[in-house]
Amino acid sequence: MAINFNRKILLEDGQEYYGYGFGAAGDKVLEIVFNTSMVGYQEILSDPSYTDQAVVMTYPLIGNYGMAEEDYESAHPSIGALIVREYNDEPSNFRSAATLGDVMKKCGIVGVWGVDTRKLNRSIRDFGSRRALVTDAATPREKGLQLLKESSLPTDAVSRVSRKTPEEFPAEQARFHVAAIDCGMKQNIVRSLNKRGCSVTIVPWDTTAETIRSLQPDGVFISNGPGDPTDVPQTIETIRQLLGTVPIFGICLGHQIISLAYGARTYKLKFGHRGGNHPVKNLETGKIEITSQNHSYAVDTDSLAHTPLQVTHVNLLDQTVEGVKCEKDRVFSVQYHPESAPGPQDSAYLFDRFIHMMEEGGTNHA
Ligand SMILES: NC(=O)CC[C@H](N)C(=O)O
Repeated sequence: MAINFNRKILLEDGQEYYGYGFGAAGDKVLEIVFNTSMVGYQEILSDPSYTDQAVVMTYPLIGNYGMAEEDYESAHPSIGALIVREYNDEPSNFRSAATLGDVMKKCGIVGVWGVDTRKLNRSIRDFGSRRALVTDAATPREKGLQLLKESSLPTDAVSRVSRKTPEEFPAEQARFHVAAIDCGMKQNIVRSLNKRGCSVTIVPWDTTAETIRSLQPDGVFISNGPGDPTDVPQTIETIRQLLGTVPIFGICLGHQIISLAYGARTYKLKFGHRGGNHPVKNLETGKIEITSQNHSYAVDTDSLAHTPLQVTHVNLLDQTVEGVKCEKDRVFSVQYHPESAPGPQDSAYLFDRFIHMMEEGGTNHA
């Protein structure tokens, strides 16, 4: 250990990675994952899906363009920690209103820089995502390992990041009304819907189907969010009750919840997909989309055989399911992020598909 390192990351298998603290101080037990995006650290920091995760950026220079007021994906960034090679505390960008480190301090997010992120990321790739303790360099290894052994990752992340009361986002020239279930919803999804003439009523993750029906939406959206999709049985049940009564579109956690509602299964990937260049094949058009991704879990292909869902998209790197649909019920969802933020915008057409479904009109109220 070099003498002047003041922080470290201790993995549950005993590996230690040293660096310097930035952002907030304190000890945290988190799940360690990596993200290969070359830009977009502000959107990543403020994406609620990263709650309880320590994200290691593979790109080596982070912080250089600061933080812009318009670029937050949530009002209260809740990522567990950010681990980077080089942190730049002197951003150069006319849009920047604060440094990354200052925002992290304000939001209680710990950071470690100066870390050998190439070695750490290879370890995550080779041995999978693991639990990790972010702590002071001086914390004895045995004590840290004991702490890791005794603590488990929380299962209530969705309830912590979801809004507690409904919130309205009216569109300028509204043509449709969408009820969006907030499991940790990214703001660019709201922007993408507003831009297409959808007024959005965001409702908490545990809102009942009955309450959603009483809003008389033209369509229901179910958002991205943190954790294991099987941790939110109430939301799965809500969606199950809505199936076939109204057009439904889901993204990421929302896609997993829709699949579970139809009786499919989900499982955890070794190290997940997080980055801005994941190739996905649209099986309906044969086209390849370069997509933005951030997930640990995936829908089990075989389990779909017993459901009315059809696979619409696959990941070209590992053939995992990236999209499903049930035409008869007017339900579809994708595992990746058509709202991007950060990432390529090849998949924005999916929002148009949702609009089209609502245009066709009529809710098949049971
Ligand atoms: N971005 C998301 O919605 C992530 C979904 C889920 N928490 C997963 O990791 O698979």
